Amino acid sequence: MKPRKILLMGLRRSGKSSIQKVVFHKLPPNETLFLESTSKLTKDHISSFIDFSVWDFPGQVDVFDTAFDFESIFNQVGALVFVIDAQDDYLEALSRLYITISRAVAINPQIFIEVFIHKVDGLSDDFKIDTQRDIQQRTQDELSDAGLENVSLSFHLTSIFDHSIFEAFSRVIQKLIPQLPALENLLNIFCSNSLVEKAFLFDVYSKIYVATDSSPVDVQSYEICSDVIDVILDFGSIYGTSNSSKPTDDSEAIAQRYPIDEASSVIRLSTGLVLFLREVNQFLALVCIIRAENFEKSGLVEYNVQCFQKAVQKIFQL
Ligand SMILES: Nc1nc2c(ncn2[C@@H]2O[C@H](COP(=O)(O)OP(=O)(O)OP(=O)(O)O)[C@@H](O)[C@H]2O)c(=O)[nH]1
Repeated sequence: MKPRKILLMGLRRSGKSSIQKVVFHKLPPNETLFLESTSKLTKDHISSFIDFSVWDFPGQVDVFDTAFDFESIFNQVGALVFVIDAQDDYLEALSRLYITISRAVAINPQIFIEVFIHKVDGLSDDFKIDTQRDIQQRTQDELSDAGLENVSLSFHLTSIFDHSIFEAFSRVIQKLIPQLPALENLLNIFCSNSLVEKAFLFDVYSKIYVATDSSPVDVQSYEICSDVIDVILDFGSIYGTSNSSKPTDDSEAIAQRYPIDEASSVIRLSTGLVLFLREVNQFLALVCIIRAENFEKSGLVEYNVQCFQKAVQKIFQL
């Protein structure tokens, strides 16, 4: 399958490399303090349930820099993530954003523009909302003055110090997965037949959720389900089987680093909810929240998981 590319752009020190390292390389957020400034285009190929690449652009480069062939770069890209440091004065970043959007859509009108209003960990809740409203308003005004109202543009409040960066990346990557409607449909059927409250299909390696059922996503459910993955990975890396031979490619390396073969887990919470995880394939895991009384017939849920697994395999074979 042709890799889908995501481009990370934004001013210097806005947080692009930190995002890439935290989400895709498990770098602890505090260690990003020591990251050096990126001086050349860094291409990171992630071999997971679908192949995709994340390209980190040096902050000083603008889209008219002749050292880069932007014509060919934008043509290959599915989504452009533009990172704005919300703790800094963002007017310069906004003017760079308008120029970048107009150049990118002129070359590739289908491109998704995703604005990450980043480093919001330092802001109060009210200030976050005001900042988002202000950035959104200014950008939309500027684009409509330029006759660019039809750009596919989304805004996300993000920080590497909590789950928000994983959630934002999940939403970006979902736009690049052609199988998404089929996966959502399967999850809806699975949830209604198994009386499950909420189900997420996670890419285990990055903790990005590839799909979820159509009930609204609330932050707490997402956070707790993503924490289940951490528990399983930590447990798996201590007690799981590991192959000592050298991996031959990236995906094998990932599978060895994250040994969750046939992983399954049931965690009962004191709130009367059960967290249920089942591995779907080498890269994907299904994590669900189900009421304890509905989990009494766990055989039914198990059977439905097996049907779900087979259906997912078929979808990706197609
Ligand atoms: N508070 C806070 N700081 C962050 C966050 N993300 C990144 N940073 C900090 O921002 C600084 C710059 O991060 P980088 O990832 O190097 O920024 P960059 O955009 O890649 O910079 P260039 O390579 O110069 O283009 C680092 O000190 C990070 O620790 C965040 O979510 N919150």
